[in-house]
Amino acid sequence: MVAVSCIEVTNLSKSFDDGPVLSGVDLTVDEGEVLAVMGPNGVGKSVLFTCLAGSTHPSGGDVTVFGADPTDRSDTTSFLLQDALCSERLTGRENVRYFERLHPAFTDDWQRYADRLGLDALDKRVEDYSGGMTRKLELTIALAIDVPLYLLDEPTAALDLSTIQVVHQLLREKRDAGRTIVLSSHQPMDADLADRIAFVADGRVVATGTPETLFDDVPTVVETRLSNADALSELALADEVYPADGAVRAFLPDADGETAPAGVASSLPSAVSLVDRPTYTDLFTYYTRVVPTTAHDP
Ligand SMILES: Nc1ncnc2c1ncn2[C@@H]1O[C@H](COP(=O)(O)OP(=O)(O)OP(=O)(O)O)[C@@H](O)[C@H]1O
Repeated sequence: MVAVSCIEVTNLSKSFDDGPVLSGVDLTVDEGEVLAVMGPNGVGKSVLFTCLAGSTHPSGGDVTVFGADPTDRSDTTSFLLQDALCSERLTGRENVRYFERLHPAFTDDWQRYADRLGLDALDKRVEDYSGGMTRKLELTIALAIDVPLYLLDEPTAALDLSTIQVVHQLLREKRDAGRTIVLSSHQPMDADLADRIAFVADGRVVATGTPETLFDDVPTVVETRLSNADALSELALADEVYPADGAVRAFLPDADGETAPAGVASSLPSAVSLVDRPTYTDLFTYYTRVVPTTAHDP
């Protein structure tokens, strides 16, 4: 089946008074996929989402959503952005009623979403909600709007692990119904939901791919005890030595950038061992700290 794109971002840049945040972002999102945008704190993920939502005007480049300028796309797009969706002075139910009146695509499904997410304090003011309760209300509202595209900036932040699983189930149901979902996250669990991940670093998208292909392109990982970190410094690709699971790790600079040369284990210093399979920490570190500093383009 030929993929049809619903978001096209070309050479997008965004600067504020204190300098550029995004520069040269290229990104395509296909209809019906779940794309997870991941990257370090402060790298510009939320700024990118507001450009996709049309609420921030880019300094340069092009963004189209379903072939048009993203401004005023309430007919196609539901947002959960970092600037609060809900009014703190209103109760949860009053916020729901507000969006019900405001948004032509708002559906009665909100009650089902509130139930599934375990949101049971609808008659309390939002200013008295916990962070997780507020996120559940925002998700209830964002998902109750029945549109082709959902832009969800950190939808699972502040949620407990069981609720994250419920959110994943709800988002899978949306995808199965043909909807497109773009979410940002710091949670490895959210990467499991994604059809593709886009890593943002250095103000641009440095890698995109399915979780499988991105994992396949991670070079060989080695580790040692913290007290022995110097032994890794001499081997490390791009001098990157990073903490992981109580040890320190590094990537080996392989000849072809993909697989460890045969017999590499026997040539390692005695306190350094090969890691069988990279974890999400390795994946994240590779794409956000090593790839931007090397010519290697996965
Ligand atoms: N309106 C604004 N005016 C000036 N600077 C801004 C504005 N909005 C964002 N920034 C800056 O842009 C940079 C990127 O912020 P952004 O919130 O997009 O990061 P992020 O990748 O979403 O971070 P996190 O993972 O911590 O949520 C930060 O340095 C932030 O201070």
